[in-house]
Amino acid sequence: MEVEQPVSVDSARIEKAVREILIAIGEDPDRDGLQETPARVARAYAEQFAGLRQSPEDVLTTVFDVDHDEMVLVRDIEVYSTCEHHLVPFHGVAHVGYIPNQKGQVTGLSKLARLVDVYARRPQVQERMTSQIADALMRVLEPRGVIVVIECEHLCMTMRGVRKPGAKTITSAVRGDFRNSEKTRAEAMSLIIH
Ligand SMILES: Nc1nc2c(ncn2[C@@H]2O[C@H](COP(=O)(O)OP(=O)(O)OP(=O)(O)O)[C@@H](O)[C@H]2O)c(=O)[nH]1
Ligand SMILES: [Zn+2]
Repeated sequence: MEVEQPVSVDSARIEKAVREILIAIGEDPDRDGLQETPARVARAYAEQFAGLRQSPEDVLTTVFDVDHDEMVLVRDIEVYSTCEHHLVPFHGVAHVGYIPNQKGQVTGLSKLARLVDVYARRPQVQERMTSQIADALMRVLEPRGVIVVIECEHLCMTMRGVRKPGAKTITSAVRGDFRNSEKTRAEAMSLIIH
């Protein structure tokens, strides 16, 4: 079911809720340093969760024909997302590659990084973010295949809970030629892991 998307975040509601959280943890929301915090959090959340109000079509705008129907891969795209379980950040890098269709239709390189942000700027789990990026690229660009590999450190695993700094979670999603051909997948992986 398609969830209706808000035009923007409800800042007043966030501010009220953050004030409540500050009281609940035993802080004084009216002390000097905290007075502006609920409003700051509302502004931060508007940015951090902006992807909820964006679709892949909003960013994969430029599609042009070039005489190239082999692999295009953008490696080491920085990712900042928010773990939907604890609302703390997870961050790392994404590698996004595709093989253009026979018409040689490619998108602007920056658009791949923008696509990552559309899905990163939401409450997320890494696995879902990885497949959403792959599926969106398949749908909009209709390439022969897509590979997405994401490596992140989850602050919910490092600053709290199990406390394992340095642990990296690696997820991948392969579609089309990358799924069907071990050779194609291996070629992409050799470019990603170097
Ligand atoms: N699969 C997956 N798990 C995640 C992701 N981000 C956080 N988690 C995990 O979500 C789980 C939530 O577990 P719970 O037992 O419900 O919550 P918790 O008591 O706070 O768990 P701990 O983190 O182990 O203290 C934890 O194991 C987290 O490490 C993610 O992107 N993907
Ligand atoms: Zn978490």
